[in-house]
This record gives sequence, structure tokens and C-alpha cells, in this order.
Amino acid sequence: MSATSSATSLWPAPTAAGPVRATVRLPGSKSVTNRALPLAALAEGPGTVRRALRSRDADLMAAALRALGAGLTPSAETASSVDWHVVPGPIRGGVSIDVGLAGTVMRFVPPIAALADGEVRFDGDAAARRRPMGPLLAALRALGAHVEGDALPCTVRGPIRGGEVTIDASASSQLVSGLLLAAARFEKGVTVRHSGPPVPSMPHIQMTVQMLREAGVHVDDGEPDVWRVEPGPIAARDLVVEPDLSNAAPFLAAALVTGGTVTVPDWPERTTQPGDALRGLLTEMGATVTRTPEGLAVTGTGRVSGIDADLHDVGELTPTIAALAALADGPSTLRGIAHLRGHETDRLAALATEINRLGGDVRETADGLEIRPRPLRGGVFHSYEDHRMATAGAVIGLVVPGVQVENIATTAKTLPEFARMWARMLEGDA
Ligand SMILES: O=C(O)C1=C[C@@H](OP(=O)(O)O)[C@@H](O)[C@H](O)C1
Ligand SMILES: C=C(OP(=O)(O)O)C(=O)O
Repeated sequence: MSATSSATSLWPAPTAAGPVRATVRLPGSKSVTNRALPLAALAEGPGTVRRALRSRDADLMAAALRALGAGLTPSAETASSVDWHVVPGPIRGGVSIDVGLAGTVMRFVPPIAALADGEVRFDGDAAARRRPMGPLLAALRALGAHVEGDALPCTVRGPIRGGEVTIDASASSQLVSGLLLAAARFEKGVTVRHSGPPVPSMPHIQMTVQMLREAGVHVDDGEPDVWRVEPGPIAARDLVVEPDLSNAAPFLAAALVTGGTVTVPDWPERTTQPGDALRGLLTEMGATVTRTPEGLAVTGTGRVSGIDADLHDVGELTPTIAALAALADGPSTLRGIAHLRGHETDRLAALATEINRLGGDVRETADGLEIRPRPLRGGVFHSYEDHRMATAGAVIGLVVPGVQVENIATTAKTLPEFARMWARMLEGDA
């Protein structure tokens, strides 16, 4: 596999001088932000989304909703956070939408566009054209929309009626979430049945269902692999976005590999974010994880244990877990993650290629990775325009001198301040 980025800038990953001790405050969750904004844009009145993430993916979602007729006014803006006041408007067509490389934009916005009676065109980055969308577009067609294309670029023209549809969502949970998020506004609502190998990232579908219910939408998910959304109003709300727990992963990993402590404030007591699984995964890999008055504290010993883990439900944590596994004192097997081949890049190939380039021993399996730790050396770690590849390189660089991450700026997809936060963490705060 070759690196696809045209950007050639190299970021010298800082090596930790000793155990990291820092409190790292994470901006809002991408997944919550990019559900809260469309729900607000489809609501029956104006609402507010507080502490929303500002990042490439979140900005693309805001731009898409504006193009479709919603009013979004920012306040309390910082580099990575914003409060949005959202005023819904009639969904209008006749517009083009750039999805970038955002799975949430490419899968969540077309069903909204199908509410318009004008054509909406979608396209994105070259890598986005390779990401699975076919089952979603086929479903929109089956539910009454006129759709051209089976992947990006594509066009969608409503109005959609809704009803029952069967899809194979084994490539991405977002194919289901997208249909559910807009469905209360379909004349007949929707019943989505999944048929095929197991759907990955189920916590993300639970997040969709929970956020719909919080907005007063009736959702029945009582039967496995079937979701029914009743037609009806979506309540206007004032909600606060939780910190992004998946983006906490590289920072918490720093505690493990350096034998330090990293604390993340405002870690929710209960959440549907898959990043919450880090508490168990990092414990298995040798960390002590405690809830303190300051937040979730993760303390490492400097020694990392190998792990045998099924990451099917929490696939987006894989790059960090793989980086830790490459630095562990025993082998690891990561399974259940064949769908990562359709993420920002083929993450299984990218992780194997880049860790092996530094002297590692990573083998791709049909559904994951086998990682045998080897002494690693410095070198270029390509990011393939994948924010989580870039942060995985940063984790390795903490303890392997001379790692240079290509295109660290790609972290702007979900965490534009990553490089600054990483530097501050190493100085003792972030
Ligand atoms: O719905 C969401 O917010 C997400 C769902 C998951 O996608 P897949 O089901 O495609 O893995 C996850 O990996 C992605 O980062 C965010
Ligand atoms: C898979 C990911 O993103 P996306 O929302 O683009 O699917 C991710 O953030 O790990």
C-alpha cells in the first residue's frame, strides 16, 4: 500500500522526557456533534447545541445543513469548540454538498436531502469516493427518493415517502444511523432491517437511538437488527455535547507508554460513546483507571501488556490500541474489524505498513491484526489522510526517537488542536 497524501510535511513526533503527568480537556464528540446538528436542523423550532466540536468533519456538517436551508449562528467560539444556535428551515434542493472525508456527513446528510424536492449533489475527497455508501443510496431509492450513483459522487432528489427497507449494514453502522436520524420527518417514518454479517459499531447506533428518543422521537429497537422510527416532530432542544472519548485515546495511551498519569475531565458517568471502552481496554493493557474528582485518571507503569480483543463495536479505537500493542511486552490479536478497510483509509493495511516500516511485526488477518512487538526505530509514519493514523504515530513517537508523522494536520478532521495539545501534555498540561 502506498501513502496517498499529497502533503509531504513531516512532524517530528516529540519523545517523552519522562512520565507524562497532565490533565487533558477534550473538545466535543464528533459523533454527538454530527447527530445533534442534523437533529436540530430537522426540529420543530430553534435550538442550541453547546460545546459542539469545531473540526473539519463538524464544519462540513454545519455547512451542509446551512446549504439545505438551516440557520446556524455560532457563539462562544474557540479553535475547537462552538455553541450553535440552530434555526430549522424548509429543506431545499438545488445545492452541492462537500462531504470531505466525513463518514457522518456522507451517510447522515443524504437522507435529509431526500426531504427536498430539488436535486442535491454530493461529493468529497478522493478517499471518500472509496467509502461504502451503496446500501444507503439503494435504501433511499427503495423509500421513494430519486438517486443517481452508488457511491460518491451521487445525487439525491426527494421527496422521500419512507416505509420499510432491508439493507446490509455490515460495512458501516452509519448506513443505519443515517436513515434513522432523518426518518421521523419521512411521511411514513422508517423500518430498517439489517440482513448480512453483523453490523459494526453498535454503540454508535445506540447513540443515534438515544439522541432521537431524547428529542421525543419514538424508536423501537426491541428486535435485533430491526429499527422502527415513527413519523412525528423532532423536539427543539438545548443540549451540551460530551467530550470526545475516542479522541482521548492517544492522550491516555501516553500515560501507559511513559508510565505517567493523564486525567480527562468531564468523562461522562454513562455514555453511548465507544471511547468509554478505553477504561476496560487500557486496564487490560496494564493501566490503572480511576474516577477522580478531576476526571478519569489513567496511570501506566511504562510496561504495556499485549491484548486479545474483539474491537468490532469500538473499531475507531483500533489505531491507538495497535500503536500500544506494537510497544507491548507480548503479542496482541485485534479481531472483528474487517470493516476498518472502508474507513478513512484501509486502516488494517495502513497500520501494518507503517508499524512494519519502523521495524515492527504486524500481520493482517481476514478480520484484524496480529501484532508482535519488536524493537522499533525512527522513520516516517504516513497518515493516509487519517486522523487516527496520525495520532497512532504520535503515540509510538513518545518512546521511539526519530518518528516523523507525515501530515499531522490531518488530525483537523476531528481535533484541530492535536499537535498543540500534545505539546502541552508533554509540558505537563493541556
Ligand atoms: O456514527 C458515528 O458517529 C460513527 C460510527 C462508526 O462508523 P463505522 O460503523 O463505519 O465503523 C465510527 O467508526 C465512526 O468513527 C463514527
Ligand atoms: C471512522 C471514523 O470516521 P468517520 O466518521 O469518517 O467514519 C473515525 O473517526 O475513526
